[in-house]
Amino acid sequence: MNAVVEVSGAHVVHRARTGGVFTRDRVYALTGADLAVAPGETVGVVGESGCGKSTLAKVLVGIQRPAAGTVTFHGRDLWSLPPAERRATVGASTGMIFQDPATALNRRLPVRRILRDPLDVHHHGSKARRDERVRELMALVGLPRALADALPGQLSGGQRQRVAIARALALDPDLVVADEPTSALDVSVRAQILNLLLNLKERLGLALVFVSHDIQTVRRMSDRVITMYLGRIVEETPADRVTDQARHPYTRALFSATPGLLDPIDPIPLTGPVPSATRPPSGCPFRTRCWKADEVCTTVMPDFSVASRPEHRYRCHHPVEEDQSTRDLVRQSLPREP
Ligand SMILES: Nc1ncnc2c1ncn2[C@@H]1O[C@H](COP(=O)(O)OP(=O)(O)OP(=O)(O)O)[C@@H](O)[C@H]1O
Repeated sequence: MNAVVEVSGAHVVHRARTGGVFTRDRVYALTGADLAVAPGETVGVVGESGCGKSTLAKVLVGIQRPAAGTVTFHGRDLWSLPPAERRATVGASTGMIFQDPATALNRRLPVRRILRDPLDVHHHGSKARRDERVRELMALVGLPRALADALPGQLSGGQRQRVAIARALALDPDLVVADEPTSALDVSVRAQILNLLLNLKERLGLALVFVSHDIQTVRRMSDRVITMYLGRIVEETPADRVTDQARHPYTRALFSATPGLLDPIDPIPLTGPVPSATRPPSGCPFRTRCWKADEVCTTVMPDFSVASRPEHRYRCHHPVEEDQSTRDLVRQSLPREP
């Protein structure tokens, strides 16, 4: 694959904080992540809160430097480039859309300046061309020209997210990473923003990485779904198989809990909370909540195995059979009588 971006063996470790104060503990936010994104594809990233989705997103767009591993843009190793070249490479190739446009946009700047900013920083064409580009960008995301002088505070949530999308597209990137782009919006405008993203992706041929808690939306929007658990990528599944052919028990559990199935089932119950990212369990990180876990899961971290389709990979010692129904799994996973 001629990837737009490729992350290989990436680790991100933070100092842990308690009540805003740093402690001696380490948070293993991302461990050994490998991911390549092809031109034009949509990759969805799912997993419970704190599993490292945003960290992976930041690594993909060069905001977060991994402590180990590489990030390659069109074959160039990002973190071995001189800083100016790195910034230019990231600026020209990627755009990021954050969860809350109210905090992601500078509230003192009018829309026109917010959109001009990346063009000025990266010396994009003449001044006249930059003005023209601002007008193009506003049209691209469906913002009326009359809003060019409005401040973010004078816009609706949906309009603000349109500004954030336009800013991410300013330098004509080939990769856009959207981290929960609709979760801060009213339900009524979520679909509009998702449709806009899909529409722009098609028109501009973008690769899109889409991080969300909204499992159904991820399944609908993506070509491929990445499941994360406690800082690790545990499965990569073609989106059309993720609901009922995923091999990792955790992916099946996540997708069993989605509303809107034609024939709804009770979700697979997961016992207990997600373990702390400062003290991940030995062996497979999911084993403390997995109904299939045994001795080997306690000691050995499973390598990736390939399913019947080569683009489907999972890390599990006791994978679910591809043809096993999720309904059947619900029965198996129910706690046994003592
Ligand atoms: N700057 C930081 N300093 C310390 N710990 C951090 C920092 N950023 C993230 N973490 C921790 O790293 C882990 C992964 O965080 P991350 O934000 O990537 O998860 P997430 O899956 O995006 O969560 P959510 O869905 O809640 O946004 C979490 O345990 C989080 O508390």
